[in-house]
Amino acid sequence: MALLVLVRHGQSVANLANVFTGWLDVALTPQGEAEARQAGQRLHALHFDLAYCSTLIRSRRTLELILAQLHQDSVPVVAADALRERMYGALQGLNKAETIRKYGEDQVNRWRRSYEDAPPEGETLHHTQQRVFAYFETEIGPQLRRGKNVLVVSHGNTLRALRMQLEGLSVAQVEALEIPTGGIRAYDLDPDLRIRRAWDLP
Ligand SMILES: O=C(O)[C@H](O)COP(=O)(O)O
Repeated sequence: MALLVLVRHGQSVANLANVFTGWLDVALTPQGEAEARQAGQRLHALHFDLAYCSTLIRSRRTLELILAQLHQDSVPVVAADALRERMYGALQGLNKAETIRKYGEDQVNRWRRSYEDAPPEGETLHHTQQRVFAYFETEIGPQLRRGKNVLVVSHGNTLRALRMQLEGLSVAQVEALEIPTGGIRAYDLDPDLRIRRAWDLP
């Protein structure tokens, strides 16, 4: 039996300012740091063998705070470019509310949530999914098959894409899926990586 836990990073300064972030490398806010520590408290009964984060500081810092809270600072950590947020292209750095005023809610909603529509010069969720899942299959999956407990701290859209693949969600389901900052999803997996149980940690 292996445990896989997916956590979205805590609130960043760009989340607070309601700015499209993508690959911008922004820090956590004090609230985001608190959300990371709380995530550690919510995970208190669990022991991890290995942890992954993206190479963006909001993900790395969230993982660091979780492991410190768990007194599991010696867990090996791998930071991977493949786990970075969806690249938001020309939208990166723009305020979301102003972008809605300029282009309309329907267009902005398609850019944010559609599976196949790319933001200008950015990645579709489908492309994000291909790079995230390729990494999952080659790097994370083999650890889970060996029965390791794995913690992954990543981003809103990478986790939506990964959850779609793992849970077999439809396009309509992934387009409606919202993951809050600090949100935690856990899976109990069999050796073939089939889900025996999936749950959100309160
Ligand atoms: O990159 C961002 O702006 C956020 O991490 C996710 O934003 P979204 O909810 O607009 O996709």
